[in-house]
Amino acid sequence: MVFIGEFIVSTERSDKRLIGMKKYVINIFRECVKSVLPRNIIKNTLKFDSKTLYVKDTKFFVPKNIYVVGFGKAVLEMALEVEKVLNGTLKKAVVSVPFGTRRHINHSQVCIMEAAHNNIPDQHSVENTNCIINTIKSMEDDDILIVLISGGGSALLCSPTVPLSDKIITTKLLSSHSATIEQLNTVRKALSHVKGGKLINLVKKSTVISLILSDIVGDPLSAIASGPTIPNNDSHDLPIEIIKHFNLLDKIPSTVLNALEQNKPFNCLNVERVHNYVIGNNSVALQTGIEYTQKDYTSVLLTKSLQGKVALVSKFYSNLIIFVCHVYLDPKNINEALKNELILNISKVDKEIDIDMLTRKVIEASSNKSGLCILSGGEPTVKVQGIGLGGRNQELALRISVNIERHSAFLKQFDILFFSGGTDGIDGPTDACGAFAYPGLVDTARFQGLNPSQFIENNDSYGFYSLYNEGEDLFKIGHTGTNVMDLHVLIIKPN
Ligand SMILES: Nc1ncnc2c1ncn2[C@@H]1O[C@H](COP(=O)(O)OP(=O)(O)OP(=O)(O)O)[C@@H](O)[C@H]1O
Ligand SMILES: O=C(O)[C@H](O)CO
Repeated sequence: MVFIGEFIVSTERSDKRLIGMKKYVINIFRECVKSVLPRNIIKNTLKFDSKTLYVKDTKFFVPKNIYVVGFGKAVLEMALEVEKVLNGTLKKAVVSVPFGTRRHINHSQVCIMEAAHNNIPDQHSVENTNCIINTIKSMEDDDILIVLISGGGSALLCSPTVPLSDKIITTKLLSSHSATIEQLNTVRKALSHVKGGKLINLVKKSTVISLILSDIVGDPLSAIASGPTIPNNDSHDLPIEIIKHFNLLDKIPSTVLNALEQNKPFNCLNVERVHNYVIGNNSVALQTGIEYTQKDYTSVLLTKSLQGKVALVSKFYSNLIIFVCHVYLDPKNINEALKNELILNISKVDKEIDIDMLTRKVIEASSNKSGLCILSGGEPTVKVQGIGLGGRNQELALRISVNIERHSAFLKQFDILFFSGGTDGIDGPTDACGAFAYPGLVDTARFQGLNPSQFIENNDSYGFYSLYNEGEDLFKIGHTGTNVMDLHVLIIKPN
């Protein structure tokens, strides 16, 4: 970058501070992800002692063999750790994982099957599912089945009751109409031989232990990977109601409509044999972040349930930044107009955010002259309308940068950095995990001939960040092997 006169010095200094903050933020993110790495979680959850398997505080007697099946972005690492814990007593393990996650592993009998590019089920998903079904059917009474489940599982465990291509059309239509993951998975369950608890009935008499890594806000068991081991309580007409709600009756393939119209409740047998455990989620990751940052900052765990459109979430964050800076500078005179605007924006993205708690924390930081580190989690959505490449994390960061630009003179009194990243390491169909936002980004972008608003309009946040400062603000980490939604880190400190 070339700047002139005075500006060179101050920019270089603030660049250095910014670089330091970016490194710190990435360390926070890495620590959070580490705490939900499948290996660490399994290690803390599962113990084995000759004929006894301990899951958290529950004991299971193991009279015969233990089998493992798994599906999801994180289950390979889960399976490998289970194999280690079982210390040579694992009979068989088969897992269905996304393309690109297989690697060579010495001395392991875990059978790794790949499928589903970009989270879309394919013929490989169906074949992998058949292999999982056959493994379960080959089990004898008194064997134990451990089912490993994580986000992305819906596309990796797929046994459709309609032609696969019709099911894909249906899920794509629902996604592009901003259906929630619960709505989407309610429809998927009604079109499947294995989702919505149906996997349970394939198991003859064995005990089933499901270890679940949650990637949905609030950990709704029957929605995570479409709940193959959880009895489905959706009413039989809910799936077709969802299709009607999105006005999709005339776009959905007739095979799917017929199946949904004839949908009947499914009766899971012997549910008392099935034990479902959520062993990791977004909260665990956020709590680790709080522990990591509290020696350096006044840390705030704002929420673990941020949802809604990225455009609204970015407005919320922009208001939040302005509000926090005002309270910090003048804690005795809370600006009610700003507070009310923030409350309005909170109501659109996450009703659980406690603005009074936040205000108290900002006042505390202001009186201690410390910086604030605000951590949140959740999973906002983007309705993709442009033809660009991006992901919800990158688009969120870019939108925040644009929104705060008009306040840049006021915000100069602070060093501010926001980061949004997917804990699975992959944001949308890109190779990036997330991106940074900060005041001044838009100005610098214009100087480099880039117009951020145009990139946003085209849903091309990846295109933007790849060009901006030669990709410096894109964070790439690759598949992390875990998946507990997104993490947001916001640092605000007086300079
Ligand atoms: N060009 C784009 N710009 C912004 N967001 C995009 C773009 N293309 C896709 N997305 C978003 O990426 C998300 C899909 O990514 P992905 O398939 O990795 O889903 P996920 O929710 O991360 O996975 P999982 O359901 O397994 O947790 C959707 O929210 C979609 O709106
Ligand atoms: O696989 C799925 O259905 C999603 O990742 C939600 O768990």
